[in-house]
Amino acid sequence: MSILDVSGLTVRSASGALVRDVSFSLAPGERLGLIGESGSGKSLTSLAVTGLLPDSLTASGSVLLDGHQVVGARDADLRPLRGPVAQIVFQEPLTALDPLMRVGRQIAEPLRRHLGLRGAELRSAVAAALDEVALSEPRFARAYPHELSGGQRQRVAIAIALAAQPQLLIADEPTTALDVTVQDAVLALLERLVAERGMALLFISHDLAVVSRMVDRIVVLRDGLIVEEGAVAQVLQHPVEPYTRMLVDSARALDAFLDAKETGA
Ligand SMILES: Nc1ncnc2c1ncn2[C@@H]1O[C@H](COP(=O)(O)OP(=O)(O)OP(=O)(O)O)[C@@H](O)[C@H]1O
Repeated sequence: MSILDVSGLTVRSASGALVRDVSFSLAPGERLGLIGESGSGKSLTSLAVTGLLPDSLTASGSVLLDGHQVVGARDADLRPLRGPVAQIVFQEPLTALDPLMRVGRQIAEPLRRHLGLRGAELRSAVAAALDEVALSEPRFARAYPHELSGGQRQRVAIAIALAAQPQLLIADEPTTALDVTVQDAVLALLERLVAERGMALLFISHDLAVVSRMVDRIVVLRDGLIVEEGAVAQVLQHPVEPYTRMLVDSARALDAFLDAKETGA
């Protein structure tokens, strides 16, 4: 059975449809990339999948998360799914962090709620979670989010998202807000954790180079519609849709420019 099965998903605002008739599914452990330009509907799709759309927008169609229908469900019924089944890592780590709570307590919260850990067991699980994202010094557990760098905050957000051992991780442009020098380290961390835990991954990005590194299969969105999908190598080497070709060409042009700069040409 799929861990995520999206079928005919449409998201509307008062002025019209923003995501239109989107369908895709993810098997346990599978890694799927959702790509498209800014405004193509990637984030709204990921929010609809977890039932986190703002009240001003409505979803129709079907989203089955581990067999549970998300579209039309009450928030109280979705909350239990958000830890152990699916978790999102957002572009801006501060979205996920409480500015007034020390990092260690924020990581402890899902461990307590979803895994029932208490006392010494909880303390050692918090230390292990921080260790896993390479923040093992004790000062990190005691820090408030504003005392950390952007890359460290995103590591904490990843530790919180993974604490309840979700079967599906949704990463929505997880490195876009980070300095280029730390982007690679955070991607490598995500790549390792997803592989080690055998999690399914829905990876959202406008950056083809990043997506192709992280996933096996790609869905291309344009104006809220799926215009192309397939295995990553096939879509990138032989893009069928002019829109996908344009994305591939602009990624190639950037690569060539960077190569030329590196070789001093
Ligand atoms: N709360 C909202 N109310 C009305 N329209 C919205 C709302 N949120 C997003 N939109 C619109 O829906 C469309 C899709 O937005 P979405 O955030 O999913 O794009 P995206 O592909 O994730 O873009 P980006 O890469 O810039 O994050 C855009 O045209 C956006 O302006």
